[in-house]
Amino acid sequence: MASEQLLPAVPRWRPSPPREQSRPGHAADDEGPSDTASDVLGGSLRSTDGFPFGSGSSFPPPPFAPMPVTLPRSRTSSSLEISVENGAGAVPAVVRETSLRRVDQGVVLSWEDLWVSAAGGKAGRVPILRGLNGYARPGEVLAIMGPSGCGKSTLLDALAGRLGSGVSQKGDILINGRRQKLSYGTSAYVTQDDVLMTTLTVREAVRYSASLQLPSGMSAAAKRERAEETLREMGLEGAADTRIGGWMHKGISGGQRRRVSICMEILTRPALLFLDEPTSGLDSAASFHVVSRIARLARREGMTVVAAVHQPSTEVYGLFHGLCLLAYGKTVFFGPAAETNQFFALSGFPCPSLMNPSDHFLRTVNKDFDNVTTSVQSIRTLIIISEIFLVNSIPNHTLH
Ligand SMILES: Nc1ncnc2c1ncn2[C@@H]1O[C@H](COP(=O)(O)OP(=O)(O)OP(=O)(O)O)[C@@H](O)[C@H]1O
Repeated sequence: MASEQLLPAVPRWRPSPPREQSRPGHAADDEGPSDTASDVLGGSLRSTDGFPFGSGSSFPPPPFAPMPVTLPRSRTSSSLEISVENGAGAVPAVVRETSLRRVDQGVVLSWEDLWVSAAGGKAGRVPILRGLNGYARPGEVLAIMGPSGCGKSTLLDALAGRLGSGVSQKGDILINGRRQKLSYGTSAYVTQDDVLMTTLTVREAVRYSASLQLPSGMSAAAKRERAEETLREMGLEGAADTRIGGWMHKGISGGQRRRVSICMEILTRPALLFLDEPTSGLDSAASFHVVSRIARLARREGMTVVAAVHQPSTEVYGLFHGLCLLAYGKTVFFGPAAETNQFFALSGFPCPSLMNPSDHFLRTVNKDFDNVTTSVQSIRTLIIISEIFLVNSIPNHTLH
């Protein structure tokens, strides 16, 4: 089908012109390699220590203002069908409705030239993320994927302002195009581990959390109603009166536990939701259930969702709007998830027939598979082609 005509306009990352490679007092080799791919990416260094959710003292938070990007507005009834190609033709079509809310009231999160490094190594610092660019938009789910150790969690933590001590960050992370702190309740982070009270029922746990998290000015009845509404959104009505349980007493399933954890974090209706491995430990059916609920919520609430995901099934992959594919701390692909197949095919790595596309992407960029030399070379090639691909695509939209 002519999915391009139906797709909402997705602004593609347009890299800024390369800036100076280093600043006085900043050794370039402290932060990243000077290999071919890095040169092509124009990895420049700009210190924004303490930013974005840190001190903010040198950048007083301006008022929340939407960025000048073109977004689909107030479409309430239309729906989109997007198919994921796997080389053998289109595989399960995924219905993606547009947001029921005005998505321009949400949060556009963007990052530019983001570097993260940790203490260690000969130079004193080991680079983890190397000059990443990207964005996440309201009403959409952006998946961060890549082989183990490529920096998915680090990127998620950097965007959420949760980097630990000993890890430093440089580059811009912008909220609606500006450097500003997120106010309380604007963002939420669901960790990989479900930390839940095993003796409570699902309803009790969510109500308890609502009474603690929701504003004191909200009536008890309104808080209860919010808890019930959130349980329904996550499809937990059937399990509401089941004890959560633990290793001693069997309770709800793993997928339900994940959804309870997500419930707790979305009670405040955050504009920005970070999810670390929302499907870890779940089978493909449970994974699909969890991610489809999240995608539906994102659409309905105009929420911006960023999720680090390990190895999604074809069906789960089809629920993502955007993909940020990393390897060795660099962006290999950033753009609409539905276009990744085309990108890999154009780059000389077509997805074999009947293969799960995300398996193919990960296999292609994973040095642990096959011949290491070939793989490293293919990643370099992909990074270089990625830059050319992005520069030449949809030049009408930029984030600045
Ligand atoms: N605080 C830290 N200090 C030193 N190295 C770190 C730190 N945090 C992360 N790293 C390193 O950075 C790299 C990326 O880690 P990260 O956890 O972001 O990867 P990941 O893609 O999420 O991996 P996985 O899929 O296995 O969870 C790893 O090599 C890790 O050891």
